[in-house]
Amino acid sequence: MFNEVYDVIVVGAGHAGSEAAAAAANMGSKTLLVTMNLQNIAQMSCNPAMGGIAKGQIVREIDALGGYSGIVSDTSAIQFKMLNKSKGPAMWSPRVQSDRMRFAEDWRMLLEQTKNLDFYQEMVSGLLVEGDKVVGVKTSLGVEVRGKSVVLTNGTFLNGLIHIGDKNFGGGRAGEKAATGITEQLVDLGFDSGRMKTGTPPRVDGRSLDFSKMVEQPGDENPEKFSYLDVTKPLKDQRSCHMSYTSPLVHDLLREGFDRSPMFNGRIKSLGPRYCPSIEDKINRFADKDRHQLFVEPEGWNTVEYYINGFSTSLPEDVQFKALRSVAGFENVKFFRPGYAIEYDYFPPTQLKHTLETKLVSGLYFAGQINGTTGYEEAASQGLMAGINASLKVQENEPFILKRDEAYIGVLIDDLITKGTEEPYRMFTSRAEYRTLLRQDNADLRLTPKGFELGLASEKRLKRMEQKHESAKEFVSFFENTSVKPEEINPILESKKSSPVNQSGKLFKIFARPNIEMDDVRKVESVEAYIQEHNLDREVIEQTEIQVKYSGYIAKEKNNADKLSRLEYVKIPADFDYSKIKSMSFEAREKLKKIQPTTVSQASRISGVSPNDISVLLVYMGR
Ligand SMILES: Cc1cc2nc3c(=O)[nH]c(=O)nc-3n(C[C@H](O)[C@H](O)[C@H](O)COP(=O)(O)OP(=O)(O)OC[C@H]3O[C@@H](n4cnc5c(N)ncnc54)[C@H](O)[C@@H]3O)c2cc1C
Repeated sequence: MFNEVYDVIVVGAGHAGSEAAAAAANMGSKTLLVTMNLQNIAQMSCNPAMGGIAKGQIVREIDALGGYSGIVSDTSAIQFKMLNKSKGPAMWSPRVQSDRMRFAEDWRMLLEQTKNLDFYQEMVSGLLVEGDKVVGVKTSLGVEVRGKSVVLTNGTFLNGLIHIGDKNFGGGRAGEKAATGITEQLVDLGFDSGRMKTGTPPRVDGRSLDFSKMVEQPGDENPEKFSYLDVTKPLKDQRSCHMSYTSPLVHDLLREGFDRSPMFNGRIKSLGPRYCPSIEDKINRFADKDRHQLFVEPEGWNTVEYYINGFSTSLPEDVQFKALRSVAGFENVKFFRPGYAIEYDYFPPTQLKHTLETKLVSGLYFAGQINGTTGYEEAASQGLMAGINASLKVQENEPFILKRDEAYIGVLIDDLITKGTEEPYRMFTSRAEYRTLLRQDNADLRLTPKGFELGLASEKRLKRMEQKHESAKEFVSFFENTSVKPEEINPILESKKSSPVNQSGKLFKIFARPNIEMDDVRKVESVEAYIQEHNLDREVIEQTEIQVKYSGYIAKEKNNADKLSRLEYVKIPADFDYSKIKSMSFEAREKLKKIQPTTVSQASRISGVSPNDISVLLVYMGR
């Protein structure tokens, strides 16, 4: 049936698989996307939203490199918010509420328009492996497809087990069957596997809710968008979310089901995401809190279905129902479906190289939840990187690796493969030591040239980025070179309670003051005239503001990154024998042998490897 040998076979069309397939195909590799159900491409298994803190930066990075997640997030958005706007720009994080059905549909349309990409609906039940090399996949119907590389993106489907109260049954997601066969074969091949769990809240009928008892949460007054490309314009209309709270009564009703909770009666043994706990976990762990926030999120433009963010649970459905009916606005709630938890297999990611290729089997890549991560954005970015690297390997090109000071994606992959993870890993801004450099506003500057070189980002995308940054640079030099007189600036400074000046001075210095913003300096005639004359758009104005106000921090962080990256160039040979270095601690030797870092810098980030071990290693390597 399949006569050809594919360059890249992607297994699973979730967020990771969809990006992997798009990247490989767009880089010219003959690609096949095999997935269990073609109706569920890029299905949002949990919340109908993309982005958020640190995750929004990742979506922008994917977009800057030429991936599709940013575009689809825009075309399917029903609300946009820039989170953390009151903090410094390193913390600003875009987030959209999504139309769940449109998100999946738009993804599928984009993939169908992608050249070099074939589709096949079936469950992959095993890999074809010859020696230490993957050569294809086989499906549960016995179809064999040959491929030069395979990217596994099985998400929560590997031996997935769904729990609701004291019931449990096999499944990869509500209404979809689990995938079997792959874990067992990989373990036979020598891989370590583990179990993790995650959960989701009930979905309810909006017609049964009383929104007048809740607090409205509208989108931004001036919404932005994710993609740097002008595929869509920012939203004109938006749908609001609403907020309500649990209460001591709700908590008591939930506690009534604790004896039937798989979380508490030992049936669920694996670890879930610590930062996204279930409601039963929250009332158990934070027993002194008498209420928890619930966000009532619409699932799309035209549907009456709502997602109850903050009420993730695997308690019995009757307990979920009774407790939710005691929440203000939910007195008459009707369920579309109850919440549930799912346990699934994952593979500790220390078994991977920076390219996401496995160390054990050549040509085999893992991306997404299979690597112990959680979240669409984390999955999509790994998919993109695995698709790129699978393609590069087949084309016999150098691998593509992003460093920690270049992208959140670089931090994510380096954390996974160097430190591993024992609980579902999600991205936070605090994981990035260079977060002032890795902002959502400059992802294009950081990554689009790389995306263009890879053949992923179009020339149009590159030109747009160059123009934006050139305009911002010129506007910054305008501030550096233009003076303002006391009589013009002092009334503005006084209105902001900033000390007045006695003599004319450069605008840059005044703009750099902590409480002076672009809106203030725009009151200076020459500034507004410059903006009008050069027809500057919001992106350029924002970029200029960040560069002026944070120039000191940015320069300092860049300097630190440059200093530390010197160790990044000290390569460790693949066959390096750590057992010879007796003066290194036993734990460090064992960890280094297992993880096989490629540089001294990576070795220094492995937990259990001390600065002293690194000094010994450097001495041993003649440095
Ligand atoms: C119940 C639940 C709750 C969740 N809660 C959260 C949360 O609170 N916060 C959060 O950030 N994330 C949550 N997630 C996780 C989020 O959905 C995932 O992180 C994200 O979807 C992972 O993307 P992925 O591409 O790795 O896998 P998935 O989106 O799971 O996609 C996997 C794809 O692979 C296909 N597939 C699997 N095995 C095979 C096979 N053998 N052959 C062919 N096709 C196959 C599947 O059909 C599916 O299309 C939750 C997921 C679930 C199911």
